[in-house]
Amino acid sequence: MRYISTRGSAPALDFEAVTLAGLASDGGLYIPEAWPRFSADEIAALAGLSYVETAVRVMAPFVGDALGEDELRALCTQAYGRFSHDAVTPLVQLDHRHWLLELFHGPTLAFKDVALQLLGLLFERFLSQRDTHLTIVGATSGDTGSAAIDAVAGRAKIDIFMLHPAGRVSDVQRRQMTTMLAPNVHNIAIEGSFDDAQAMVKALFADREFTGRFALSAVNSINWARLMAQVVYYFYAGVRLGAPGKAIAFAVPTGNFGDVFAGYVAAQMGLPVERLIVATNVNDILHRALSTGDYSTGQVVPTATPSMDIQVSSNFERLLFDLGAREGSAMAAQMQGFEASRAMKLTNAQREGAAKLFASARIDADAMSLAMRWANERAGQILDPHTAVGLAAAMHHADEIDPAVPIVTLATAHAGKFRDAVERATGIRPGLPARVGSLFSREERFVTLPADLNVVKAWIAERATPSA
Ligand SMILES: Cc1ncc(COP(=O)(O)O)c(C=O)c1O
Ligand SMILES: N[C@@H](CCOP(=O)(O)O)C(=O)O
Repeated sequence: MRYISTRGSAPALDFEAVTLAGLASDGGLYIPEAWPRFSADEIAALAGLSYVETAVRVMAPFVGDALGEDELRALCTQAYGRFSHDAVTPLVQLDHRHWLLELFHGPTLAFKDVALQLLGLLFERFLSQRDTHLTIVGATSGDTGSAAIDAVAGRAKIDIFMLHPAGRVSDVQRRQMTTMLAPNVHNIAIEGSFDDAQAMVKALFADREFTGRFALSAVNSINWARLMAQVVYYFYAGVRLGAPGKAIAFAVPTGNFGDVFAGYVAAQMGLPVERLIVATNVNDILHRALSTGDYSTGQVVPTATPSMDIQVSSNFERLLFDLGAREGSAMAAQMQGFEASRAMKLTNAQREGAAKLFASARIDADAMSLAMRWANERAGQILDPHTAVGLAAAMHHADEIDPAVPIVTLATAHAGKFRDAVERATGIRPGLPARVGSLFSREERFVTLPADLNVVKAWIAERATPSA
């Protein structure tokens, strides 16, 4: 499998190189040259397989010959062996239509573990054959950071520098990052928003002098391998609910558009996906883009769903590229226009293409709280606020979807990560599973820096290990 950049001028890479590279050198994102396609029989054959076997079959076409099938299986067995549920991503039924796909049974209690536990092992495997030291630079609104740090802490040949918006992540999210004291872990609280942090990460990847000194890689969903691993659970849930004979709709709480783009990939591979419902909070750029074609940023508003307090959604570029006939130079021009003005209009082809599969909804705090209370009263489920945004969007669109189609909301985090917000909405204070350990008695270590690229760059350069 070859991977090409959405902006058309970076070299095409194979799976190993694309995993280690993260962002393309022309500022674009890597995407497979063509989507692999499963026949109905191949999808039917996934029924009854374990999560690990499903993962091997779904990911094999993307991995190509970078790993043998047995080696891929061994890495998946190790990665998903750390999950606390045998099914890894179990389905829970809420009522006759609505289901939850629980993605939070990994070590750090959010869906990010599904991809990052594997990515940590892929990094280690690929680095074992190279004389290279990897410098991971990432931005987090709370969950990617803890999952990535857990996945790479203490690994030889890797340093991780993780930027989070100071004061805008939950106390559990922050402590999951800052109490990891391995010498290769560096936490930076940025005096700004997640978007500021993400922009700095992308600027470092674009800085020739910096990338000449350090081998940078990404753990955010700009890294293709993140999305590849997330495609698996769409197939895993889909076949359990009747695919390929039956179509499924998915509602996805969305920020950086990675998780829902993985659903789009599953649909391109042949999974019968009836609808992908993009659920945003009041930071609603994606809802505006999908419903009106207007992709323009505003101020980021802090909400009870901090992991979705994002305006600039990295993976939207992958969708626009795929819907816009995959023309790299046109995509580069469109994105450069957006980067200059912080606004762009979707083309007709992009709007019409998106409308075939996507619906969207903007969910405010009241609708989120209502969904939380409904799930608790109706099905005894305590939802995290992000999942509740997803469920509220699922309910908003349910009447437009054939009643025979099950609607699956992706449950992206454990409620215990957002205890204060859940308590405010429902009066119930969720506990934390024992596997997170003594989070509140451990020492924290992080530095606070201004949202100034030069300051952040200098701080990282002083501590990072040159590539070779
Ligand atoms: C709990 C939770 N839900 C939803 C999202 C949004 O996912 P994505 O950025 O892939 O759209 C995030 C952050 O990414 C998250 O941490
Ligand atoms: N919500 C995310 C933001 C980063 O998203 P990613 O999927 O691109 O890593 C977080 O929790 O950090």
